[in-house]
Amino acid sequence: MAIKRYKITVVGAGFTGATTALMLAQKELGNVVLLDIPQLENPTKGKALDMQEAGPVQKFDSQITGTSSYEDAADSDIVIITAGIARKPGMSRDDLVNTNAGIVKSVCENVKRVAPESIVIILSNPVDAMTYAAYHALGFPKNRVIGQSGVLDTARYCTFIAQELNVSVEDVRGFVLGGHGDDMVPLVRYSSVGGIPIDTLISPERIAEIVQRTRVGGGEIVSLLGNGSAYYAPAASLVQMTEAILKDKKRIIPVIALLEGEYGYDGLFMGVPALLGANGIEKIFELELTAEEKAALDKSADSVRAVTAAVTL
Ligand SMILES: NC(=O)C1=CN([C@@H]2O[C@H](COP(=O)(O)OP(=O)(O)OC[C@H]3O[C@@H](n4cnc5c(N)ncnc54)[C@H](O)[C@@H]3O)[C@@H](O)[C@H]2O)C=CC1
Ligand SMILES: O=C([O-])CC(=O)C(=O)O
Repeated sequence: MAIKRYKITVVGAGFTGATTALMLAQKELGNVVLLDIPQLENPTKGKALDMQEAGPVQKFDSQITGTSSYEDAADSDIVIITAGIARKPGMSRDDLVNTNAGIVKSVCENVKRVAPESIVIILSNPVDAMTYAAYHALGFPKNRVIGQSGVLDTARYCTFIAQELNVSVEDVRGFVLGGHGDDMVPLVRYSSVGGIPIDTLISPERIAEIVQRTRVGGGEIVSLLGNGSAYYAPAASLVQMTEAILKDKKRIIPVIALLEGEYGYDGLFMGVPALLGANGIEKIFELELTAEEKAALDKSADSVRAVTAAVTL
């Protein structure tokens, strides 16, 4: 019986890509290929070797390869795309659309060639529109093209709730729907702590502040860092999605998916709760929304539609 390790390629060996590669290896989810542009081949090899040398200390046997050659990514099971530029203070994610669409499309043409059966997870921003660009460049079925936003946005939201109540993050449950922008929709009605609805524990004013802080959570980190954007929590989010797929865990987590009528949107890539398993997105869940929640989601969808329209296929 031939048992093989999974192969996970991370395209873009910058802050999020390198952090993701290390976290994947630490969890021994598979062998990792870290890929960046030819001009950065040596630094990419250097990062991979440095991580590999953490293996004896941290006790992982995943192999980490640094490269600029897509041949090394051949037959990857999962490809994670973090390639592209990050925003700086004063910029919105949407300002990155033209540059990153070009990068994501060229990456996807290579991925399609060397790893046609892979499941692809996109991080590059503006991520809803980049997932759309990737879907068209790849030509893969919709279940195998997934964007990351909701795990991160929900993680921020849950962090703030746990801090507010001084309780374990493990007991906080929540959902953030919609686009990965400042009008994303944290769903207070579906949020709880140890099963207790948060609106019975936190005042409406404080909940409103937590919701707003979540919406601009990426910007808060951008302002603090001064020269780039968040990468630890984004990397952790990518790893959770990868683990759900490779272990066929059937987790229900918010991801960016192609909507074909769900929530009343057609042809739009946006964050919704989905079941993630061995086939990627195996199901999309349509939650009952109040008129107010639906109006907030419509607003977010309008923003996603506008930035997606700026992508030339
Ligand atoms: N969706 C989300 O929740 C999040 C999205 N992001 C986005 O992820 C992207 C990456 O962020 P960071 O890692 O912080 O940026 P970074 O600048 O540290 O790394 C990006 C890397 O991509 C590489 N790259 C550029 N063009 C490439 C190509 N054609 N092929 C391969 N590699 C290429 C660069 O050389 C660089 O090493 C940004 O667009 C950022 O906005 C970041 C955090 C969260
Ligand atoms: O804010 C950014 O530009 C990066 C990102 O998407 C996030 O951290 O949510």
